[in-house]
Amino acid sequence: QKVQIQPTPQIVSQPSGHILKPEEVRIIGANSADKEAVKLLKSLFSISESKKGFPIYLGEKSDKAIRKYKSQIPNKAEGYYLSIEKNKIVVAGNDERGTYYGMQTLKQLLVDGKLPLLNIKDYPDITARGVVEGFYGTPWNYEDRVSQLKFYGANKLNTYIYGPKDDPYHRSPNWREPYPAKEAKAIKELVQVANHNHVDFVWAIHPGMDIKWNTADRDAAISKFEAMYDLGVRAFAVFFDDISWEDSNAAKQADFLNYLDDNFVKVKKNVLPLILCPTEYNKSWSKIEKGYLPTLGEKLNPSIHVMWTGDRVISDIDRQGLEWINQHIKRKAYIWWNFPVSDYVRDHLLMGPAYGLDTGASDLMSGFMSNPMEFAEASKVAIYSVADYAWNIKAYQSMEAWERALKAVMPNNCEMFRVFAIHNADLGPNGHGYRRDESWEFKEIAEKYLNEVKSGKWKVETIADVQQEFIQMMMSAKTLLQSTDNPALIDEIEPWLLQFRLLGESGLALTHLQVALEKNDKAYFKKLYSYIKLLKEEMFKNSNSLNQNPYQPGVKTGSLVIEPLINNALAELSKQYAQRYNEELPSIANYIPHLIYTNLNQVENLPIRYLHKTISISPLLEVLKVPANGYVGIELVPEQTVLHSKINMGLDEFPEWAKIQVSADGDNWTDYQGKYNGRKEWVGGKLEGLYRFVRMVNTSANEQECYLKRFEVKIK
Ligand SMILES: CC(=O)N[C@H]1CNC[C@@H](O)[C@@H](O)[C@@H]1O
Ligand SMILES: [Ca+2]
Repeated sequence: QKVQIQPTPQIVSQPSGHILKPEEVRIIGANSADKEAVKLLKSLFSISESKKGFPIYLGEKSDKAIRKYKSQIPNKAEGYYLSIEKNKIVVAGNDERGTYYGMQTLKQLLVDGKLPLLNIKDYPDITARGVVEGFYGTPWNYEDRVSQLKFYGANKLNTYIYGPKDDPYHRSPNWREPYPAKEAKAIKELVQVANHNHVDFVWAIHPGMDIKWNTADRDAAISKFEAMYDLGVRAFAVFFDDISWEDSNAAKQADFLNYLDDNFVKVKKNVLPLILCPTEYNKSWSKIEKGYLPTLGEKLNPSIHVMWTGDRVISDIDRQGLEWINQHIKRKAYIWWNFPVSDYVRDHLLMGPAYGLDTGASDLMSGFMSNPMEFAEASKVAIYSVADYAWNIKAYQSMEAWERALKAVMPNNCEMFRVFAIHNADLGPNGHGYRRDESWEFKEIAEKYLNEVKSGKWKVETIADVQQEFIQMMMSAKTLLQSTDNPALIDEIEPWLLQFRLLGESGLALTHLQVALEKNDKAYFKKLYSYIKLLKEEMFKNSNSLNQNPYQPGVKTGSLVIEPLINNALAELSKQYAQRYNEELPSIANYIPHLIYTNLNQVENLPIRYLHKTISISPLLEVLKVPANGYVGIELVPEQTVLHSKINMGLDEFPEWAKIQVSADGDNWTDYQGKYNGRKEWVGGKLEGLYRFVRMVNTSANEQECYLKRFEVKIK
């Protein structure tokens, strides 16, 4: 039988039987082996003081105890040789971390008091593997981070980069200031937890919003690094992402990094190589002829890593893209993979497989970090898969890893968790145009069902299939809401579980509309219809009371297949009702007629929200580049009376290159008079007459930049 080890090892022999877990073991090499490995071993077996215990040889290739097995150990960083034999076990690391990982594997193989007889030669493909806590939104809390670090140790991830955008001591305004005592203590403890799990704790600084290229700020960075060093931090990063392009001077950034490298990292000796996140961190933003990336490639000290998100901000990672970037930065890219981060689609959870990763790219990356969701436990599904990919790239199978990830995160309810995860994977329309598959096992039934509803010739077995999916959604939500094997996870996803249950329930009620038509029972149809209306009202209430963030508030679930199926079938069945009984029912399928109005491809996919007569554009986190005559706004369908508008471009005063304009026909534009409200927001009042378009346009002759933090129009 094949043993299952996470991450998938490089070389495993076929098991030849098994042994029972030894009653008592004797550790040979306990005094010279990696401390954490010894601790882990002692947690798994009872140790006999006398000579008679079952021998376990533990240590690194330089240790005497392991000398006999040295030639078996892969000559690779963090590699190990593990052999489980009838009369001994050998756990031999190429280095301390390798021994620790060998023990993690041994722990996984000890199942039901038995151990398979086999040997393994294993090592990671990518040197740095882990997570960059680099999202906008509520930073993870202390407990989240402790749980993450333990999870990384168990999954052979060796790097955690601390860089939460909304930590004021990481970014603005306090990157120069030391942490207050409480936060400093927490970081000090987290570094210790990281060390116990063989995870490198990398502290990132994000000075780009207001750095000055002078000695004061250069030394401010050094003294902040010194303060973090005193807390135990031995690895550092500098992020220059999402800043205005004026400060994205590659030569200045390179000088700044080299200065930190020469005057801090190299001086300290026991500090890992610096990591830079460049301003031009994806291919779609780079203009090689302008020289930003080549300058970094030329000037940056060779030991400094350069992060990269791929061909776009949110992007698949493939060989071709990696070869492209590596040639310009003259080193192997250190990947910042923006998945499962959801800070640009905060009403969605990304619980699906981690795919779009090239299994032929193991020689082209120096690091692979996942940028996760603000929901730490929920992110573990994707992080588990990333651990499998980064350790053994050629063997990676995203779907298979996903199945194991679900079990790892929800061991006692993984089938119910799978029902939830498979229907909560896509992001919905978003500014990055990045989508994920969802409900892929139900799509065919959904299609068949809708066609039968439309034709009016439905089959019982199709209805049964659909009812089974809907009732499983309800079972999944209820079971998970009452589960106890991962309360932190349930806490995070509760809003989506509540919504998921209601969606399943509305689907089930929908199928009974067909029963009502079959029985020609008009009254029953109407009762069901108003019941579905009640369910939708409760979902609407959830979406306007739960997960209320300023970007994409609300709770979306099953948005790719399930929700549209229910809305389309509902519209169809109420049409059939109207035809049969010559009576229109009020429409309850929720959709938004208003549209985004822009000629900028960076924002053409941004979704529009409509709530309480306010139409708004889903905000963009990154810098928006607006060429001459570029515009972004809202198209009101049909034209409306505008009561007031609010636009936040993230600038201290209203830029002279911009104009806010309205139009009824898209050709004739009139200026929309407004003023700044002192919170970087332009506000405009009530307009006489009906308008279809409200836009911000760059009336200057040059490309400009701003942010798109808010763009909303309130109508009558
Ligand atoms: C390098 C990078 O992606 N930076 C930003 C901007 N791009 C993606 C966003 O969703 C953020 O999470 C992220 O921190
Ligand atoms: Ca040793």
